[in-house]
Amino acid sequence: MARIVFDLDGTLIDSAPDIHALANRILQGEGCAPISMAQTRVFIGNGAGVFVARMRAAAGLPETAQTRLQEAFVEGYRDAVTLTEPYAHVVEALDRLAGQGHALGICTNKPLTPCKAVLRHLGLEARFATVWGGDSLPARKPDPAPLHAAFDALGDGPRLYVGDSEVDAETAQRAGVPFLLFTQGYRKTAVAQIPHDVAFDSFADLPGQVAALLDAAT
Ligand SMILES: O=C(O)COP(=O)(O)O
Ligand SMILES: [Mg+2]
Repeated sequence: MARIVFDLDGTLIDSAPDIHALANRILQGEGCAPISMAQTRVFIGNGAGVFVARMRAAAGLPETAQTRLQEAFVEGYRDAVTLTEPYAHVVEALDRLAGQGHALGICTNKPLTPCKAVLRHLGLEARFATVWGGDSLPARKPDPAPLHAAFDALGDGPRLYVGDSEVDAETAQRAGVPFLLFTQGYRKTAVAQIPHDVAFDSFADLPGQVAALLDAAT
């Protein structure tokens, strides 16, 4: 039985439509042109503050607006759940892995409040024994501290990290943990350029990939 920790945005859930809508509501209030869905996906992954900084720069707003924009973003973020869905086969994969006795957790750069809000909205909260957000500790991914904390909270057993981005790959490397890359999320570079132990296109394949990786390690 292993400890399996998941990233959230772009890995378990496609949250870009909600983040896109929230960003453009804020930008509209500023009298700015909207950002595209493609830009939104690129801006996600380093936490809310970095997302807002990238959004602000794209809109041509000054750095002095950062705090005000970030407050508006954080304020709206916990309700940004209605357009978000789990990727196909995520729920079955989680059920299957939990049924096999694996301990499941989350390590995301999304702040903890909107992270828990979207998990609750999707009925997924109870599936994870531990959840670490971008503001749970002073350091966030790619610092390995929150990933270590997530594994520590799950007890013993081999460790696996599942994510979609360059940030997740670096976090796994720095933590010394095998990395499973979901290829359909918000990565910015080619799969071959992102260090990974396994790459998978569909969560229908994840339980099999986990079993193979654990078998190979024993
Ligand atoms: O950048 C964010 O806020 C969240 O991104 P993550 O869930 O992929 O870590
Ligand atoms: Mg992600």
